[in-house]
Amino acid sequence: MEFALRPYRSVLYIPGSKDRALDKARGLAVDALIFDLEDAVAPAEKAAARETLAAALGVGGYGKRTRIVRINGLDTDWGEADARAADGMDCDAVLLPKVEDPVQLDALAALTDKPLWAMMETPKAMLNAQAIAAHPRLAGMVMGTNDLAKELNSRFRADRLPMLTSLQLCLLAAKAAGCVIVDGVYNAFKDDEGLRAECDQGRDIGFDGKTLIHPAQVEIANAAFAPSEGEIALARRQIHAFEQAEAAGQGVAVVDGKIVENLHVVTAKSVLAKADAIAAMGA
Ligand SMILES: CC(C)(COP(=O)(O)OP(=O)(O)OC[C@H]1O[C@@H](n2cnc3c(N)ncnc32)[C@H](O)[C@@H]1OP(=O)(O)O)[C@@H](O)C(=O)NCCC(=O)NCCSC(=O)C[C@H](O)C(=O)O
Ligand SMILES: [Mg+2]
Repeated sequence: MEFALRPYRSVLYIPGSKDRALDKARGLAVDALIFDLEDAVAPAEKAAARETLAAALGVGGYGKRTRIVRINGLDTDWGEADARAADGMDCDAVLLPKVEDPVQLDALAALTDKPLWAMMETPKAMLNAQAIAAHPRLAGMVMGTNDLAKELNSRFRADRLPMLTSLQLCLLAAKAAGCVIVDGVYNAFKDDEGLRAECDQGRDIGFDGKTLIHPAQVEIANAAFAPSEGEIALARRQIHAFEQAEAAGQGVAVVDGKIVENLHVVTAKSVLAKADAIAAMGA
């Protein structure tokens, strides 16, 4: 399935050094996996993690899940070797942390032919979001809200008020460029209510899905970012009503007391396409 048409409701980080987690991921109902060589791997384990990850991806078993490898920054001791290794791995994309300028993506593009993803997690990245999203090789963006909070010296709040400008700047940039964009992680992985609220907020804003740190978070993200049965039924009724209106020479239909114009039909069709893409993951 083409990148942009795949679902990204749940995007789980897997420490690249942990065999058990790498194996567990093969059976989880996630839409995408970020195999991490950066923050989840201690410096002493970096080189070994590269080998462990390459072997796990070589064995396969990850099905239709999008496989993204997060390398270390190219300004670190490990980044370039990670990028060259990831280029040879059986994965779908390479994710670069702490991207602040499209020039960093040019440098990565010289090391791999894979589609590129960017972590958006510094103040400079927020200010350069449009230029980063417009990079010709960029396929997706991931919000790094832990690093961003650290750099901003902002507090974690349930309503994420201190983070909203940044989230929305990146969202605008990604949507304008036609990139996938997924929300940051929710650190309290045993707090289901908090996670659900943050997923709902991310969905309302327009994110394609949420990055996750623990398997227990998957079901909540999958539910929050999937079209509900009500949304699917409404989309079908809107399309049908508009077709009937068009056949009668009208440009506008009315469903449940609300107008339906061509633009609403485009949204309705994308709801159905997303539902089909999700169904295809289980097929
Ligand atoms: C947070 C954890 C350290 C907790 O791990 P653990 O104590 O092992 O949890 P459990 O005992 O509850 O685990 C139950 C089973 O699930 C497996 N497991 C746990 N986590 C994962 C995972 N992420 N992927 C796959 N499988 C996982 C365990 O192995 C157990 O399996 P089994 O024994 O077979 O039943 C741990 O969850 C963890 O390390 N999470 C990932 C942390 C991580 O990746 N951090 C870096 C990314 S976050 C970030 O950097 C975002 C960004 O850059 C920013 O700035 O915001
Ligand atoms: Mg980070």
